[in-house]
Amino acid sequence: MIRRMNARAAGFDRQLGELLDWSGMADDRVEGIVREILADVRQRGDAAVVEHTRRLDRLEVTAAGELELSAERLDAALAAIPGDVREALELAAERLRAYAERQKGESWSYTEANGNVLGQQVTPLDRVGLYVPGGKAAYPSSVLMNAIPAKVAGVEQVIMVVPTPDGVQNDTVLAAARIAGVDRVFTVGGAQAVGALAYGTETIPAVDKIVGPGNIFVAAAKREVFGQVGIDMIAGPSEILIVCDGHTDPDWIAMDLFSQAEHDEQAQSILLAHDPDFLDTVAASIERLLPDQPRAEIIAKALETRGALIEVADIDHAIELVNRVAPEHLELSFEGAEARLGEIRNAGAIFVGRYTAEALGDYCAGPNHVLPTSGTARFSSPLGVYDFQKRSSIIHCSPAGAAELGRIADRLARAEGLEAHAQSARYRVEAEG
Ligand SMILES: NC(=O)c1ccc[n+]([C@@H]2O[C@H](COP(=O)([O-])OP(=O)(O)OC[C@H]3O[C@@H](n4cnc5c(N)ncnc54)[C@H](O)[C@@H]3O)[C@@H](O)[C@H]2O)c1
Ligand SMILES: N[C@H](CO)Cc1c[nH]c[nH+]1
Ligand SMILES: [Zn+2]
Repeated sequence: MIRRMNARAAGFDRQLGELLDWSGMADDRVEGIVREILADVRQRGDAAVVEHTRRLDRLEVTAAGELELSAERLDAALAAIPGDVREALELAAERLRAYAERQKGESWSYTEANGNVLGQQVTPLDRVGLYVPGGKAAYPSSVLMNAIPAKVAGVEQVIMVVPTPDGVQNDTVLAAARIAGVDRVFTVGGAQAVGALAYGTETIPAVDKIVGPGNIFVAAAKREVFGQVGIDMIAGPSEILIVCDGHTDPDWIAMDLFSQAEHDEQAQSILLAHDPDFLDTVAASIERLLPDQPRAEIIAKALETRGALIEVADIDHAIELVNRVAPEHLELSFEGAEARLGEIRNAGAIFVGRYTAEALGDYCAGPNHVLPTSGTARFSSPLGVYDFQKRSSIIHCSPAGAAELGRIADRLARAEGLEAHAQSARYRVEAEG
C-alpha cells in the first residue's frame, strides 16, 4: 500500500512534485471563521473569549478568571503523574536546557581607532505566548520544546494556553508546564486563544510573540495576527525522509517511517535506497508490523497518500534528492554518514547513523522538535533560543568619530536630497573643527 517509485524513471520529477505537494493550508471558509473570532476577541475581550470557549470547547465557564489555572493546580498535576513519567520529563527538560544554553546569543561590541563603539545588544522578549494543542491529542514534549528555550533566553513571562474540551485537563501537559517554568496557564484554545494573546484582554495579557503548533484554525489565526505580534512558524504535517544503504534492520526502518506517519493522516514518510530488494524487505516489514500498531489506521492512510519507497542510483543521488525535498527530519542510515554531513544543505534536523532514531529527537536528545516543514528548511531553522531573543544595534560616537562619519553622511545625505540629515551630521563635523 505504500507507493514504490524509481528516481531514474521518466516522469519522476513530476511524480516527486506531486508527492511533496501539501495543500492543507487554511481555505476561505476557515479564514472567514478565524477572522470573525479574532475581531470579536479584539473588540469584546474576555466576554468573547468566554463565549467562544463555551461554544467550541464546551467548557462551563462564566468569567475569564476561571480560565486561569493556579500554581497549586500545576503542582498537583506534577504530583499526580506516574513517577517514571515525571522522571523522564525532568531528564528530557535537563537535556533540552543544556542544548539551549549553547544557543544563547550574546551581546558584542568593538571600538574603532577614532573612539567609536559599535555593537549589538541582545535582549530577551518580555512576554511570550505558548500555544499547546489540546483538541485531539496532548503533547507534553511540545510544552518542554517551546517553553525551555524561551526561559533560557530570559523571557520573564511565558503564558501558556491550552484548550480543555469538556473540561478535561491533561495532567502530564500541566506537569510539563510546571517543570519548564511556565508562568501562567489559561485553558483556552483555537483562534480565541491566539486572539487573546495577540490583542490582550482584561484577563489574558498581550504577548510579543506566539509560538507552538496547532490545528488549521490555530495556524490561520497565527498567520492573521502576524505583524501585531511575532510568530515562530506555520508548521505543516510531520515528515521523515530516510536514506539507507540497505544494511539497517528493515524493521527499524519501517518503525521509523511509522513514527512520523502516526502523527497525522497527512504526515509524510519517505525512504530512499539503491537496492530494490531492500525496498521489498522494508515493504514486507511494514505489512507485518502495521496491524499491531495502536494508530494503524492513521499510519496506513499517511503511508498510502503521502508515503513512498524510492529507488535511487546511489548515496550521491539520494543526497541530491534530500536537498530538493528539504525534509523536516532526515535520517542518514548508512555507513560513513558522518563524512557526508557537509553535503546536506536543506533539512530541519539530521539524525546521523543507524542508531539515531528520529523519535529520540522528538523527546529527549536535546535539539528542538519544532522544525521547519513542507520544504521550508530551505530558508528556516529549528525553534531555538534565538527565536526568543532580539538584537538592537549600538552606535556610540566619540567627538572625533562623529566628525569622521559626519563627512561621509553629509555627502550621502545630499546625494539623496535629504538636507536635514546632512545638516545634522555637519553640526558634529563643525563642532570638532
Ligand atoms: N509540528 C509539531 O511539532 C506538532 C506537535 C504537536 C501537534 N501538532 C499538530 O497540532 C494539531 C493539533 O490539533 P488539535 O485539533 O488536536 O488541537 P488544537 O488545540 O490545535 O485545536 C483545538 C481548537 O480548535 C478550535 N476549533 C476546532 N474546531 C473548530 C471550528 N469548527 N471552528 C472554530 N474553531 C474550531 C477550538 O477552539 C479548539 O479549542 C495537529 O494537527 C497536530 O498534528 C504538531
Ligand atoms: N515529531 C513531532 C514534530 O514533527 C513532534 C512530536 C511530539 N511528540 C512526538 N513527536
Ligand atoms: Zn513525532
